[in-house]
Amino acid sequence: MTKNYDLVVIGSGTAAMVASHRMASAGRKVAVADYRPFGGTCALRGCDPKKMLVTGAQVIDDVRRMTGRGVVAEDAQILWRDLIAFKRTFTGPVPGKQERRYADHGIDAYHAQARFVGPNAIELDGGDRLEAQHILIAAGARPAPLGFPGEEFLITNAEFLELEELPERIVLVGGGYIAAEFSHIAARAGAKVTILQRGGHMLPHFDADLVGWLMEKFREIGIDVRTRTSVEGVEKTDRGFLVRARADGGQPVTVEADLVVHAAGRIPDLDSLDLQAASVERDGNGHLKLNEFLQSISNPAVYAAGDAARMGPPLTPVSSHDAKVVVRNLLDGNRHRPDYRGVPSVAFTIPPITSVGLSEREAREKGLKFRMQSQLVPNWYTARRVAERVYGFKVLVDDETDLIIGAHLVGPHVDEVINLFGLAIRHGLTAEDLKMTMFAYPTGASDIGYML
Ligand SMILES: Cc1cc2nc3c(=O)[nH]c(=O)nc-3n(C[C@H](O)[C@H](O)[C@H](O)COP(=O)(O)OP(=O)(O)OC[C@H]3O[C@@H](n4cnc5c(N)ncnc54)[C@H](O)[C@@H]3O)c2cc1C
Ligand SMILES: NC(=O)c1ccc[n+]([C@@H]2O[C@H](COP(=O)([O-])OP(=O)(O)OC[C@H]3O[C@@H](n4cnc5c(N)ncnc54)[C@H](O)[C@@H]3O)[C@@H](O)[C@H]2O)c1
Repeated sequence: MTKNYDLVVIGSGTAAMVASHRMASAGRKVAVADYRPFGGTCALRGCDPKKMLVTGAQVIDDVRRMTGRGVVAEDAQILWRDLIAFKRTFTGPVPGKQERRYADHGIDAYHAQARFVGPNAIELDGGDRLEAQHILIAAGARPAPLGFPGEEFLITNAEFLELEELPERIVLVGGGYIAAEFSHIAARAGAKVTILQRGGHMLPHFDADLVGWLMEKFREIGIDVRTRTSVEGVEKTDRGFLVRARADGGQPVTVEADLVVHAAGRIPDLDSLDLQAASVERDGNGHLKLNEFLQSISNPAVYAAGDAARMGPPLTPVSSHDAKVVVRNLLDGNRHRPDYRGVPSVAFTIPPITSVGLSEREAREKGLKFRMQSQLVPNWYTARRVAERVYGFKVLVDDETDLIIGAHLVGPHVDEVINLFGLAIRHGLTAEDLKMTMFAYPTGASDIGYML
């Protein structure tokens, strides 16, 4: 059967949800299609479930830091199965709620895989054909193929966040966001965790000095981090798995594991869309060729948003921002461009590490004249009152304009404080403006004035 719409959205994650609801509110006829339960990566397999597990790990860390400082909780431990059950109290109802919201807003929601069959048409795997004036690719990202033997033994983020039992020995392949966050959860839940990271240090998206300070926490909770080590294969053995890797110098490295987790990057999930059928072109990296309005350069009926578009960093607020930009372009004509200045990013280790705006290296490469304050400050009250040794910052301020151009923080509460720097960067606040702002005391934000 063929149905006609103003907009068909492929996916049901953050980008799809924001775009479809905004278009429906503007009176347009809209459909969404997803072959997975409605809700997308962030709500079901990413940010939200992950942070509920972080809550458990945070309590264990609080107890450890406060033991001998007035707190006795000798038996504090994570009961993994119960923590996962707690997580499901949030994730379980999400698909049903989303489905009801689509119905309430008159959006047709299909449980099906979509692929293009023409410039303005998609076919669902149940056989329905949907034709639309515009089609939005909001298909997200998937774990990057690694191309080594035994790759099929790796579990993904989705499976990790559904584990009923936490095995004893876990290897994480890769050393970015997922490895950092999952290792901090798993180690505090009692697992022996090894990270095999190809790069020269952990968390390459964050400031290297701050990452260096944070590594004390990895050591303290027994995470074995091997940098400059590339995984080359995984074998199944009678005791679990043998992960084969190679260190930079060429030396072979082997690690035994009960579970091997993919934490080695994600790519736009486009292969199953049959893009050629709609003349939607990709570049040499496999990314969609889009113009500044998030529209396919080869098929003006097609737009993309979020992780699938990969114009901004693959983060939830970017997916939402892209979707708003696309909707405005669909309703007003192509006039709106995404603005990725000041997108804050947090890796939810304990304590968290954050970044917004330019890194020190980017600022130097741009030839900017700036002043920089950077310090490890375990003696500041914010760290001392929670007995945390890792607390530090690096803040970059433009010499001429006094504008904040970058902020990088590690330590307690910085996952909230970084948003204030993001606000300053996006809305042109100067260092003096921030110094003159009265922040509630004693909060993490009340340290900002001393970082400038
Ligand atoms: C473990 C993990 C933790 C994360 N934590 C954070 C965090 O703390 N903060 C943050 O900002 N970001 C985080 N992210 C990133 C964030 O989840 C993504 O940037 C965001 O969810 C992307 O949203 P999206 O709408 O672009 O795509 P998605 O939410 O991925 O939605 C895409 C949907 O499209 C569907 N789909 C794909 N192909 C088809 C097809 N052919 N037909 C029909 N449907 C299809 C998929 O099933 C999927 O449901 C995390 C990611 C991971 C993996
Ligand atoms: N808190 C958050 O915002 C959050 C959390 C999780 C994921 N995410 C998003 O999801 C994306 C994917 O996360 P990720 O952690 O998988 O990717 P990532 O890009 O953060 O890190 C991947 C790392 O894997 C390494 N690697 C690749 N192949 C390897 C191999 N064979 N052996 C050893 N190391 C290898 C790379 O050197 C790289 O540093 C992120 O880019 C991020 O945007 C965000």
